[in-house]
Amino acid sequence: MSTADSTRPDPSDLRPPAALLVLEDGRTFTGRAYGAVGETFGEAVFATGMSGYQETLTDPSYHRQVVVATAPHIGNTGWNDEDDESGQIWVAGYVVRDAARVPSSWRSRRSLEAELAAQGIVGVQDVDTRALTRHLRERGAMRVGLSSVETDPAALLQRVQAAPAMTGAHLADEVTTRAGYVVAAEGETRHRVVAVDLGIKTMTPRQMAQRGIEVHVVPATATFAEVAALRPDGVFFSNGPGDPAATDGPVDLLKAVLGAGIPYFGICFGNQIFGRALGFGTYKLDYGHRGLNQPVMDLRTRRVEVTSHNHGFAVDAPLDRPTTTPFGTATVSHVGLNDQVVEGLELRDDEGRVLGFSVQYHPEAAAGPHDANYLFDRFVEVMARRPCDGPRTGQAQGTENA
Ligand SMILES: NC(=O)CC[C@H](N)C(=O)O
Repeated sequence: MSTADSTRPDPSDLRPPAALLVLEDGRTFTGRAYGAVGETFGEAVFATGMSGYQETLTDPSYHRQVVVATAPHIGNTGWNDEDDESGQIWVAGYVVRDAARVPSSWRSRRSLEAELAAQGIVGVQDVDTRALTRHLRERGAMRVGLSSVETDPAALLQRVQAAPAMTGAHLADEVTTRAGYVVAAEGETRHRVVAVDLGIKTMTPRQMAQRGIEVHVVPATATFAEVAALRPDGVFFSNGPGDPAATDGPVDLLKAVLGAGIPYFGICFGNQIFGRALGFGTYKLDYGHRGLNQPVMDLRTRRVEVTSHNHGFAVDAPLDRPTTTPFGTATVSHVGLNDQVVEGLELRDDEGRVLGFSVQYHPEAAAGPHDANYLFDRFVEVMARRPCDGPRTGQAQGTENA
């Protein structure tokens, strides 16, 4: 073949621009632009799911985080119109090893790269994600900068070190819905739940609706008066981004809910806020849990579930004994078997009835295994056993329903 064909572009010109990845400790990786060309900063975290990247990227809990996919080949199934967990991609950046050139799925509407570019999400491909993940495992999650416009790592490092850290970040107000909305129950309406949106995923109200729950989703800034005015049978707090220790408003709201004897269920951030309302502290894990195959034991049944995780913080509560709280007796109900991290809490009143419970992992399973779906059924059972039929005037009702 002639090499003098001047109409054929040099293949190297077709490659995406070179890109830099600089961690806050100075470790630098190189790759090529993926998605939008530009620059972004966030907390570098790795996610080990072999599938489910669309759900991960659209999970509001990843706001301000740059996600590193440990699965080496990303984008195979493209981007579809069904799997979004919110109205947009929330990750601050995306890092992959080998991006699929040609997506293949009957549901795919466009490529992952096209969607990243359309939503202005800066990514890097061709990164040695195995070395990067090992580094984060050893040194912990840390700030990172991705850039396909900067060529000087030292200059990028300066900007990484000036970027805000995740510890102390209050982010729920940045992702929550501006206005409340209702997800109707499928079939007969059995219960009404107020779901406080700290970064809620689409699958969560859907799981409740499938069980006959009418879900009133309200902003993270909702007051107890607003919640009580909806006369809920139960209150739910969602997953969400940021440091639970910096998220005070929802803790006060939850204390009022528990004080009024309204049944409670929380997922992930909702577990951490529950922990704080019960008087426990929270702390940052070294590199967190993000993946679809994390083993968790239900300490009451000794049954092990394989579960979906996405958390960087955890509740500090004793595993071996109950704790007396102003609302009843709290126990750790679930524990992670990889590292003994608290993965669930349960609160019983003085008569031994469950008033509230929560898990640190994701029973809504989007993406993930369905082992923990039973927790939505448990919420229905708790509400059925604790009917909240008293008038809700916007004032705490004491312990009338306890
Ligand atoms: N998925 C979540 O709700 C995450 C909770 C919290 N932002 C954490 O990182 O631990």
